[in-house]
Amino acid sequence: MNTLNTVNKEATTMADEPSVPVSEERPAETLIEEGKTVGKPFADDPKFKLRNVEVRYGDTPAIKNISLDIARNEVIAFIGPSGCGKSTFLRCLNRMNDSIDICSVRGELKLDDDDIYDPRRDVVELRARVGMVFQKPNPFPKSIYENVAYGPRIHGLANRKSDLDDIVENSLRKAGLWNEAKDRLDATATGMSGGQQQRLCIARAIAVSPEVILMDEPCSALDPIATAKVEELIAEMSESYTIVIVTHSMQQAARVSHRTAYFHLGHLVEVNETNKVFTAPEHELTESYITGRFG
Ligand SMILES: Nc1ncnc2c1ncn2[C@@H]1O[C@H](COP(=O)(O)OP(=O)(O)OP(=O)(O)O)[C@@H](O)[C@H]1O
Repeated sequence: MNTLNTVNKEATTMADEPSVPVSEERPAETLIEEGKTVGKPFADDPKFKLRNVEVRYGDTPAIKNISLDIARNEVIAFIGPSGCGKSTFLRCLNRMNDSIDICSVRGELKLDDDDIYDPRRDVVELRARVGMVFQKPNPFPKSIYENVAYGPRIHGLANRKSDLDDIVENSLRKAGLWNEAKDRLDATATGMSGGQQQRLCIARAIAVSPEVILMDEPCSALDPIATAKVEELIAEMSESYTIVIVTHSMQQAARVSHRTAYFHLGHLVEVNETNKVFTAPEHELTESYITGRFG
């Protein structure tokens, strides 16, 4: 994985070099070939197999013919300019878009060999397998214990109180929150700091034994210290889970991810090893974005 310094150094070097600007004469659209992603969008043993995915809000396309594999136990970062479709695509992975009436999703979307959009699929069970952490920490207005215990209870994961206690403790430990929370498990979660609340939300996701954790800008509301803790956690969690993270911070993508996917105007332009994306991007648009020419 990259370091912050490497990214800054490379970005500075590349910005200084003459290169074809993405300008009015060369609008970004003309540099994109629909359905074509440069780099390495596919994997040998994918956790997610996503083919020809299209998403519309009403008649307006937001995701245009994207195909991508997400490998088992990889951390993949989605980056790109505001409005390019990162969150929309992320939300397809556990059908969070279902709650938006005007949103329609087409294409083949598979988790292992299961069709995510099979109308017979139990969406609650899907979201236990594919958990989500949002931009703004959103604990329930209940105790710390109840926030973590809620999911395992409704999914029937614990028969006895002692089993539930164990799940709560293990989840808080994995989220790096046990030491701060163990003496105040009955205290209300909303009294915690923003960073603690976000780690509690991660503990809540972990508590139902997910296979995948989706993170939509999980650090954007956090200070640098709380951000560093969540990033450390992502590195630890990647041993057990597949993680997909949307981030506006290229430094964060470089620090936490194995592969980076660059989105532009609803297209998936490039996917490559993170180090390659930030030091030797293959596509002109990726280069323009990481060197700060737009975004
Ligand atoms: N609920 C919605 N209804 C209608 N259009 C939407 C909705 N959500 C997103 N869009 C549109 O879909 C496109 C992609 O939005 P999306 O939020 O997925 O992009 P993004 O890359 O995650 O943006 P950002 O980085 O600003 O969060 C945008 O044009 C946006 O306006």
